Amino acid sequence: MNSEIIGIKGRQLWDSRGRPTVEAEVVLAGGVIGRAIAPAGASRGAHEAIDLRDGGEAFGGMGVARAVANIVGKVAPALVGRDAADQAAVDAALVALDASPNRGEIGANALVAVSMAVLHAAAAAAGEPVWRWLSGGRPVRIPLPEIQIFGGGAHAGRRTDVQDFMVMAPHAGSFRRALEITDAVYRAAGRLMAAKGAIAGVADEGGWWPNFESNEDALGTLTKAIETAGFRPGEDVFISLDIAANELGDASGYRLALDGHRLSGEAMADLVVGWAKQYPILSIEDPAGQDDFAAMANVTARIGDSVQIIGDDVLVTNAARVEIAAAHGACNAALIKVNQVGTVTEAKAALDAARAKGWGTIVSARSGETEDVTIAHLSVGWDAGQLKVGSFTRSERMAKWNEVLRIEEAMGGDAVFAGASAFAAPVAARLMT
Ligand SMILES: O=C(O)[C@@H](CO)OP(=O)(O)O
Ligand SMILES: [Mg+2]
Repeated sequence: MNSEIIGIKGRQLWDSRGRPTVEAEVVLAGGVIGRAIAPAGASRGAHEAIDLRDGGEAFGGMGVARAVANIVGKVAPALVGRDAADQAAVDAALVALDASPNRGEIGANALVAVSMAVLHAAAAAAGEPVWRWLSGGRPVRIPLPEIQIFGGGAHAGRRTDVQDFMVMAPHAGSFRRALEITDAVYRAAGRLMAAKGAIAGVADEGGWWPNFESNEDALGTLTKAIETAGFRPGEDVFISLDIAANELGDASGYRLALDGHRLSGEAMADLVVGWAKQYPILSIEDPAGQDDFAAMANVTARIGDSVQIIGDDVLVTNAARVEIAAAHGACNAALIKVNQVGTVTEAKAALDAARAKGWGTIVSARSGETEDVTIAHLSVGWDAGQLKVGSFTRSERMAKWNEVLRIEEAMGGDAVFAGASAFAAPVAARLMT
């Protein structure tokens, strides 16, 4: 069998924040090699799988060396002899290795690197690009990108409360055009910042460093940047926010450092709904904390028929939490990050659960990334409809955007840009009118 796993290696590499991370390399009997690198988040939900990582964040700094040792000492013996083409069986074997509730024994970074490396190896053995291998020949769409213009929150020393100020161009018609539009908005935003003497470099994902007086100042500047780039805010180009409210508090209260406010869950929901009414906002991620289903549901009930409400920290790419959130009416879209759960198969299960609810699905990078482009292929091959990678101007981000451009080119005339179809039905309907 060509796709039989005959060896697995692990090694320590470095991510875009200059922090250690894990690479796995899977060798198959037919001679092909699959390789993948684990990303790492900064704003993380408490229900996420845990990385073994240096820097004291988890397990007292025992770190990446232990994750690498686990790949060699525990994962390789369990997977050698298995068929890489059977991703579900490989991932089940990986999951069986770690009895801890949060994957902290083997380490989510070790698991995700191996799981994705197996995927790459299987596709290579089949002689197919990963996206096509995943699609199994079914028609898939090129995702609508959401791209960061200002980076705040945990990615910019908490300079703004809101973490990601992004834009989306659902009517762009192609991925290539969506990037051109976003580039123009990014440059225009930079010029506006420069004009008011507020340029101070970029944040972790490449968005401009957010030198703003208030969250509203940032929202107003972004709206103006869309306009000065020559587009109609709320028609051609929309704002997408990741509030990452988990970093601001929980159901017992939210503290907005920038605005000096302390807000209840209800007041937090009022604030976000107010923004959605005042600014050309199409999508809002994590408007409330990871367990504040009441505030999430409050926002979704009031504006979810016209605005995408994404669960990230609240769902943590976990199919069971998608069910809980859906029972609360907490959101109408799910962010999908493989390393939040550990394996490719489990991430796909979360995506399928969200899709079964009629939700939108967004494959997402982490704030700590590398040259690994697996998520570009997942977003296309799973027909997710949307892709979130961060900004322009940093190569760990551009690597993903550029990979989707290659895929779009390879599809030629068959390429279908997801555009408005990427959203839950009521939100898509808003865009069609
Ligand atoms: O919150 C998020 O969606 C991501 C990407 O912006 O950030 P992090 O990887 O730090 O969790
Ligand atoms: Mg998020």
